[in-house]
Formats: sequence, C-alpha cells, structure tokens
Amino acid sequence: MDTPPLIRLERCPAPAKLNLFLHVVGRRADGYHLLQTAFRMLDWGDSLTFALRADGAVHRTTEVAGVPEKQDLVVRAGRLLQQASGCRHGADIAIDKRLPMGGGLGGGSSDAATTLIALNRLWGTGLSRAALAKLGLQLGADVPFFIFGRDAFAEGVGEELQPLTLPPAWYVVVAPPVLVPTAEIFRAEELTRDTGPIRITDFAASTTRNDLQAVACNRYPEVGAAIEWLAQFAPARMTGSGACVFAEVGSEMEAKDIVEKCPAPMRAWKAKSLARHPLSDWLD
Ligand SMILES: C[C@@](CO)(OP(=O)(O)O)[C@H](O)COP(=O)(O)OP(=O)(O)OC[C@H]1O[C@@H](n2ccc(N)nc2=O)[C@H](O)[C@@H]1O
Ligand SMILES: Nc1ncnc2c1ncn2[C@@H]1O[C@H](COP(=O)(O)OP(=O)(O)O)[C@@H](O)[C@H]1O
Repeated sequence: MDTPPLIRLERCPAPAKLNLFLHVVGRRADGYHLLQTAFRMLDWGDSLTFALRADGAVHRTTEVAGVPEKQDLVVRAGRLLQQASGCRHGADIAIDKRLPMGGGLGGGSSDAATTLIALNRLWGTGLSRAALAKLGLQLGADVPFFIFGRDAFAEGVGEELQPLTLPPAWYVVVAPPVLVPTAEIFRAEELTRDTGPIRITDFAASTTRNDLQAVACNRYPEVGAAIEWLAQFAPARMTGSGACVFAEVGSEMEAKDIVEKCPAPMRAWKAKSLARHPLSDWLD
C-alpha cells in the first residue's frame, strides 16, 4: 500500500538550550561578538504543530505574547525555506510556548530550527542538515546548534560546531522576574571581550565562566539575586545573555526539591539533558 502524503506533523518538540559557559573572545568587523560556548540541549521546551496549506501562505495560528505574527521566527523560517527551495506549499503553525522568552534558553531559535526541520519534511524539500543550518544562521546564531542536534562546543558566533559528549545530568533552571535584552549586554562598555581562547577539552566549570553574567548582574540585580538563591544548593551560573540561571544537581529528586522551594516571583523548572534532538531522524 502507498504511504499517504504528509499533511500534518503534530507536537514537534523545540527543546531549550543552556550555555554551560560563554566566553567572548573577540569581535567581528560588523560588530558581532566572537564566542566560545558549550551548548547543552534540555529535555524541556516548546512544542509545535504544522499543517500543510495548498495556497503557499505561512501562518502562525496561535498568539505569542509580544511577538507579532510576521516577526515570529517560525513564520520567517517557513518563508526562508520557501525562498531557498522554490517550494509552493504553505503551512499553518501552532506554537505551544512553554519557555520563558528572552531567557537565554534559545526558545525562539529552537522554534525556528524545529520549523525548518519539520517543514523540510512536510514539504519534501529535501535540504540537508548542513543546508538547513546555513539557512537557520540567517534567523539567529543559536539556530544552527539546534539543527546540529546534539551537545556542542561552538565558536564563531555559535555556528562553528563540534560534537561534545557529556554525561547525562539534571538541572534546575530559574527565571528571575526580569527581561535582559541581548543587544544591551553585548553593547555594554564594561563587557570583557578578550577572554583567551580555550580548547574543547578545557571547559570544566572550574576554568570557565559566562562573560555576559557580570554585565547582566550589574544592570539587572534580579539576575544576581537568582544566582545567589540557587547557589545555596549547587554552583549556579547564567545561561546565554540571561535572564535565566541554572545549576547542575545530582538527581531528579534533588531538582524537584529545589524547584518546590523557589520563592515567587522567581520561577523554577527541573530539566534533564537531552543527547539528541528529537527530530534528528528527519535529517540526513
Ligand atoms: C547570547 C546567545 C548565546 O547562545 O544566546 P541567547 O542569550 O540569545 O539565548 C546568542 O549568541 C545570541 O545570538 P542571537 O540570538 O543571534 O542574538 P540576537 O538576540 O539576535 O542579538 C541581538 C544583538 O546582540 C548583538 N550580538 C549578538 C550575538 C553576538 N554573538 N554578538 C553580538 O554582538 C548584536 O548587536 C545583535 O544585533
Ligand atoms: N517563536 C518565538 N519564540 C520566542 N521568541 C521569539 C519568537 N519569534 C521571535 N521571537 C523574538 O526573539 C526574542 C528572543 O527570544 P528567545 O529565543 O526566547 O530568547 P533568548 O534568545 O534570550 O534565548 C524574543 O524577545 C522575541 O522578540
């Protein structure tokens, strides 16, 4: 019997990421900062559903607070894939948003990566993982990592990726009640921009830091307060440009205990590391 054509892809995961460390090692001629970072994927994130449209339109069918449909990275990802492939299909995209926005967890980038991977399948456009990662970089520096699909040591602006093999781990992620604009942190005069490069083998927590953390804590004391609270239980650090902070803990039970103690208005979640992107099998 013939396989029926795909018309819908239900509940496709868009996992969060942590930056286990983040060093600013230089600056490109266009002002973008050169980084070294370790990306870790988490088994916690948004979820997206895609339905085929015959009229070529790409629509978001759910509201995302503060993000107009046209600017949503999922809509932009769909249109970019159409342009790159010449595809005439369209899609309705529903997002079940769980990740705090602008939290340094890469939610928007992960939504975009999931859209590129899922629509590449739904539309049968057949782009390779490498081609999708290149397209994704136009949407955000974290998108190639999610398409790469596993923990990674990253350089450049985050697009030069090498696989990292890390033991499974449990994390507590805490969101302070504040939004930290990425651009403001990278623009800050006081940002350290000359951390010496390290080798992939040297990124154990003791020898690394997040260079963006001092700037974020200085300008947004809520971030420092969240680190201080979480550090009672385990070494805590900011992810990306914040505002979220995280700590590795010994077990799910320990994570659960800490999450239950988290005082409002901070919010906390437990999350496990994820070895492979759940949609990896749809690539290559
Ligand atoms: C910091 C990181 C670490 O993973 O993650 P998040 O905190 O956003 O999750 C990323 O590098 C975020 O990359 P990306 O998602 O592309 O950043 P955007 O929000 O588009 O960047 C906003 C602005 O910050 C500056 N910027 C960003 C990235 C970079 N490597 N150098 C920069 O100077 C640029 O001025 C840019 O216009
Ligand atoms: N689908 C989306 N989900 C989240 N943010 C989005 C989305 N589309 C566009 N954005 C924009 O991207 C910005 C960064 O969001 P996000 O990726 O969640 O944070 P971060 O880059 O700090 O990890 C948001 O403030 C929002 O304006």
